[in-house]
Amino acid sequence: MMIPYKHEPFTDFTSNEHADAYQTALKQVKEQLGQEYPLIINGEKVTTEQKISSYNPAKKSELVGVVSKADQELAEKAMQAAHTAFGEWQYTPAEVRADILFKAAAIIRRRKHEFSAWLTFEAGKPWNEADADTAEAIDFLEYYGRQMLAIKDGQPVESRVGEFNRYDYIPLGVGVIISPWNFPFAIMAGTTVAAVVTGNTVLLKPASTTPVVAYKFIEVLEEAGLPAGVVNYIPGSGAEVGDYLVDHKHTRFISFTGSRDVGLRINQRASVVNEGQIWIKRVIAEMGGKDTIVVDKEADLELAAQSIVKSAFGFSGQKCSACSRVVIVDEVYDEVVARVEELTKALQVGNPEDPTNYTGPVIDEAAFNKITSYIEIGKEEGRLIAGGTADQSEGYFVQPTVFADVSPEARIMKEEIFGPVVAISKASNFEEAIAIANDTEYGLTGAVISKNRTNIEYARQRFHVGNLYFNRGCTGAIVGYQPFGGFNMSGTDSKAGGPDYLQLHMQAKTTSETL
Ligand SMILES: NC(=O)c1ccc[n+]([C@@H]2O[C@H](COP(=O)([O-])OP(=O)(O)OC[C@H]3O[C@@H](n4cnc5c(N)ncnc54)[C@H](O)[C@@H]3O)[C@@H](O)[C@H]2O)c1
Ligand SMILES: N[C@@H](CCC=O)C(=O)O
Repeated sequence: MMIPYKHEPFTDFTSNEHADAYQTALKQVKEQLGQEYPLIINGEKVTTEQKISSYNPAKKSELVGVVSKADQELAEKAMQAAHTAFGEWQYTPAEVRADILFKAAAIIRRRKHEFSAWLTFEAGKPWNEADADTAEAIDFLEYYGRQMLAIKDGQPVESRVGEFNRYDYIPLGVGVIISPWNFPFAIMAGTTVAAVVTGNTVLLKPASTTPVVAYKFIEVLEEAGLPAGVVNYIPGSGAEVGDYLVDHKHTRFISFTGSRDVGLRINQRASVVNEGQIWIKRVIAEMGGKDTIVVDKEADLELAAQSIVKSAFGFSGQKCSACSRVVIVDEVYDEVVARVEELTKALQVGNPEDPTNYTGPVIDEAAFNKITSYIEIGKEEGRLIAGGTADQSEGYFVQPTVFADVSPEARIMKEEIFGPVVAISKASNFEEAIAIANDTEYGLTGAVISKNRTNIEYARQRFHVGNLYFNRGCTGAIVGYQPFGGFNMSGTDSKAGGPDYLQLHMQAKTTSETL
């Protein structure tokens, strides 16, 4: 019998045994850096002249890997492969599809630190962040496998005497999976396997900064028994390959995770019916955030400060869920700000291979430039109380930065920075704090630190975000526990890791037989 789903536990790196195992994995992966990886189309390795080079953001000169780069011709080949593979895969029993996910989860679990070490090198993730990313990838495999088994016979419907009615879910067709670099394992793997376990075939276009870990995952799927053509691995330029595939007449759905602007572009292009296309394309788009922690006057203020700092600076604030705005009620404002300043100044920045560094690099030069330009804007808009400096001589390092006394209308309170920068505003009361928190076009995560039950219930109804947390930080949703997705410009609220997610990759079919 299948054991019930439970999330993969995080590794306790205070144990010498686990810390030693991670050091060993780092050493092993370091020896493999700089290798070349092909595209995988219809199970075949395809090497191209054009390449994508993936560098360690903590050590700019360190080549993590060189990956072949798909152009439109190869994207077309991959599309044909996925289209053909769909013919068989859609009828492969759900149990067989789910078993491949369970097998893949087992393989990754056995190689857990190795995968996390790749994330440390390729995405600049500190140990605990890399470990959480790998754990989440395992969770998606285990959870979606079980969800598929739960819905494989559809949903019950009524039948009258003399008829037999059924309501089943069938797959959609070929999907294009476009994933971001910030959860290069969990989101890439989760969005891919949700599509595949439901009977679809896919083209996976990972982010160009983190293609190596995606290749490693494709190897696992192959080892787990996934037939050729079901997942085709085609890293490439978003503008060239991305647009081509989004527009393609055979594309039935697009599962995108990334920025607001790219998500809107995909949504718009997907709405155009191209020649030969016989369906309305479905778009799953999970986009950006401008996420707020609200601190009430009746609150555990130490918990508030700890939650702010962890949510703002974990993985250098490069999470769609990261706390980039804080709103504190007047009476406790000075005390919380002072403690946030103290905690932030104590954070150690540096190469995440060294576990004493809490904050690693940001992903690349473009991110470094964007974040540092927002820091300059912040100096005009608020009172800099911590950080404010950056150094890209060796890697892309930005000091955790806090601006206090920021107007709710300021740009750093409105625009997604996607780096270790947090802006703090003061509110005269709790209702005003929630109104400020809601005054954004995004609606992804939020948290309220309060001991006041009336205020908690007020926020539960009025704080308009897809993931709302009480008395904790606003990052770290767990698959199957806190289904994840946001409102408004944060996307289509698909709720990854939730009970309705798989159905987004399927269509319901009613059959009625007269007996
Ligand atoms: N809501 C969520 O669940 C979630 C999760 C992670 C990240 N994000 C968001 O993602 C962003 C950071 O990730 P990013 O920098 O990789 O985002 P991005 O939008 O720049 O890129 C995401 C993916 O889209 C591809 N792409 C770029 N242009 C394209 C085009 N024209 N057509 C098709 N694909 C194209 C990229 O190559 C990449 O694979 C942030 O805004 C963050 O908030 C959201
Ligand atoms: N699911 C992650 C965020 C994913 C986006 O970057 C969290 O809940 O922190």
